Amino acid sequence: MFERRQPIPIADAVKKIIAFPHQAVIEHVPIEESYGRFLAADLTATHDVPHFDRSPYDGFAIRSIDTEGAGISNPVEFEVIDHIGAGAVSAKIVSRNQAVRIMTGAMMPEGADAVVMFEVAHTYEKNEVPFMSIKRSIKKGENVSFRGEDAKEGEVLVKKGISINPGIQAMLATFGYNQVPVAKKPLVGLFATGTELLEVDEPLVPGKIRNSNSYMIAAQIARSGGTCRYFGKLPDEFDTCFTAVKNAIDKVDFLITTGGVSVGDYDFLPEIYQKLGAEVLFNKVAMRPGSVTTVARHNGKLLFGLSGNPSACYVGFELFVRPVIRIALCSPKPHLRKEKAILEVDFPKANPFTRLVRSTVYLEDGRLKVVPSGLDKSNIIMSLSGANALTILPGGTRGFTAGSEVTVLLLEDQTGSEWPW
Ligand SMILES: Nc1nc2c(c(=O)[nH]1)N[C@H]1C(S)=C(S)[C@@H](COP(=O)(O)OP(=O)(O)OC[C@H]3O[C@@H](n4cnc5c(N)ncnc54)[C@H](O)[C@@H]3O)O[C@H]1N2
Ligand code: MOO
Ligand SMILES: [Mg+2]
Repeated sequence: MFERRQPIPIADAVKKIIAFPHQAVIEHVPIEESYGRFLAADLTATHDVPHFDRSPYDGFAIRSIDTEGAGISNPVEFEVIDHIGAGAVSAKIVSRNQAVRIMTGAMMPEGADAVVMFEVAHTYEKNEVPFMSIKRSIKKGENVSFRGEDAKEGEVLVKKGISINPGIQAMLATFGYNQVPVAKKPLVGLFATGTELLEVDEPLVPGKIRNSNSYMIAAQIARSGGTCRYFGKLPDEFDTCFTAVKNAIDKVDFLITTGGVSVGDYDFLPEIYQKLGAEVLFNKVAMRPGSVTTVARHNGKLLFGLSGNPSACYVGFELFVRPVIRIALCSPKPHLRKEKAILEVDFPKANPFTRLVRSTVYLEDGRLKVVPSGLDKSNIIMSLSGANALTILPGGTRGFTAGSEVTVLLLEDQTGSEWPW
């Protein structure tokens, strides 16, 4: 049965999907496993850093007041009363014209308020007692790394929803988080449909192709921060697909199928949604590629019917699935980051629908530039490897010339955007 579908704008499609956000679930993982995960709670300083005044140099801790009037012809002399390295605490109190020999990172001894670097001190002994002298005055607080100079107790350092980078790992360790609160990775189920699909290790035969979408989508799920549960490939048979999809829904947070979503005789996803009694949020989007992308909701779960055509499948994932994964990871900016770039070549194709051109962006002379990363057809695979952006060419335009400013969505960027549409 042929059915004419009503395309809706991309923004409306995305809005319909994110109206049903998946609640973030918090779990705790060992710090060693937290890199690349998304923080599920704001990271707050639980104490001052450093939590004691310390020396940032190897030298002598002194009282600055004792250096008043010191000069080239008027050196001041200090008796060295103790010697401490980082980790040690001096039991001595520094008093008039006394110094403690102190190493970088060691706690300032009581009484001292400044540090003299080795380079400006002259050291010697008198009757086997160590001394040092300097020929300049030192200000109060000079060469002291004060308590709280790096972070103050109670300060919010990193907001939840941020991907943990090496610097955040250092913070977590500093504040003693051996277990880190992170958002549980949403579990995304995946089926590839198509009687024509071969396994990767099968030899080619006429009419059949190897299943590439599963591997591509599994990687896109991982790049977005989710976990992929691949259920395998399905032949284009209604009953087989219906049962498989029905049984999978309760095992995952979201379910993706690729293929079988258009109007062909063997495109069974629309009937599957109907028989399930799922609510179809949309079944046509005013975009190329990916116009056939269909999203439905059943038992509180989103079912993403991505196109079988590889480029359409790829784009459908980035626009519609990535945001729900990022929302489940607490991200305040769940969509792809939007930027302006200069189109470096002509793009003469007219755009009845908004076109999302798989593209390579690069920085040159401080400007973001963009070129298509290959053939712009929805059945194309090879343009995807070089794609680190999607160039948005609005519908109703008659092509673009080199030098035009265009909008791009960045695929590899972790920052994201609140709402690019
Ligand atoms: N009469 C119409 N025909 C088509 C329309 C239309 O509006 N009217 N839309 C076209 C558009 S646009 C697209 S996109 C495709 C979408 O097709 P389906 O999502 O139904 O996907 P399939 O028919 O199953 O396959 C399409 C194409 O992709 C290849 N494929 C499928 N799965 C995989 C996979 N896992 N790995 C690699 N390649 C895969 C498949 O062999 C087909 O060549 O429909 C147009 N038709
Ligand atoms: O969904 Mo199709 O990709 O518009 O070519
Ligand atoms: Mg089809």
